[in-house]
Amino acid sequence: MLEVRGLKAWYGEAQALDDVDIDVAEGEVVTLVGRNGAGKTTLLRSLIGLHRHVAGSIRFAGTELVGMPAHRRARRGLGWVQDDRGIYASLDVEENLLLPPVVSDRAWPLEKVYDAFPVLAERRRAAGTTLSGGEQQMLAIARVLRTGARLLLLDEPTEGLAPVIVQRIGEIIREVKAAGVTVLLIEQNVKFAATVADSHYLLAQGRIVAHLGNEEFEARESELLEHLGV
Ligand SMILES: Nc1ncnc2c1ncn2[C@@H]1O[C@H](COP(=O)(O)OP(=O)(O)OP(=O)(O)O)[C@@H](O)[C@H]1O
Repeated sequence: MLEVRGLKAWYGEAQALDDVDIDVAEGEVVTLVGRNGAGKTTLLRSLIGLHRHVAGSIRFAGTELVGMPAHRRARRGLGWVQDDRGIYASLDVEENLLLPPVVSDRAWPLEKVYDAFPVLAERRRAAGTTLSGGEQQMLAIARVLRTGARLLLLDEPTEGLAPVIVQRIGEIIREVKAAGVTVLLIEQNVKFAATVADSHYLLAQGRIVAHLGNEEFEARESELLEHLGV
């Protein structure tokens, strides 16, 4: 579904990504793991079209994305869940959910969203920012599913959340996968990544240094923690 080939990215003269190749098949959950500054956010922003100083190829469902503006990539089904969650304080939960335009016939109707996230149904009239961090993360994910996105791009969804909420986010990602949505997720939490993903790309200094299936990733967890500092 997503094929990245020879992707390079720059900030001015400084190169942040070099020759990145990534494949994500339909229905898979794939993580991108690496320490601070490795280039994870740059890669995600390059995929969604917010970072435009790039070279190489990003094919999504057969279409080349490089050169295409971000809003058109969103309409093709790239669903970005922002790391700051992007919840509007002045809108309630339901208004936040209904804000982005529907992009495809895979769009989740509100009833389906509320079935999957009962806590959002309970709090449908609550102002966005009165939600806890975990609830805001759920709202951000639910909002993208409601648009009908085919590929969910998550930027550190567990950052700053309590362990019990991290567990819930893991369940949500597994539910999203079961619903047939493909997921690419940036994650620094190696233990969490191993509970949700089929495979993992390790990024160091702007390059992919390994692509591991989840079994190997789990087996090498302590080594990865030590060498990657993640
Ligand atoms: N706006 C910017 N201007 C210049 N250099 C930048 C900018 N943003 C990131 N960089 C550089 O690009 C490289 C990759 O940064 P990036 O933010 O993609 O890493 P990351 O893996 O997402 O790290 P983090 O987990 O800290 O967000 C780093 O060397 C960083 O200093």
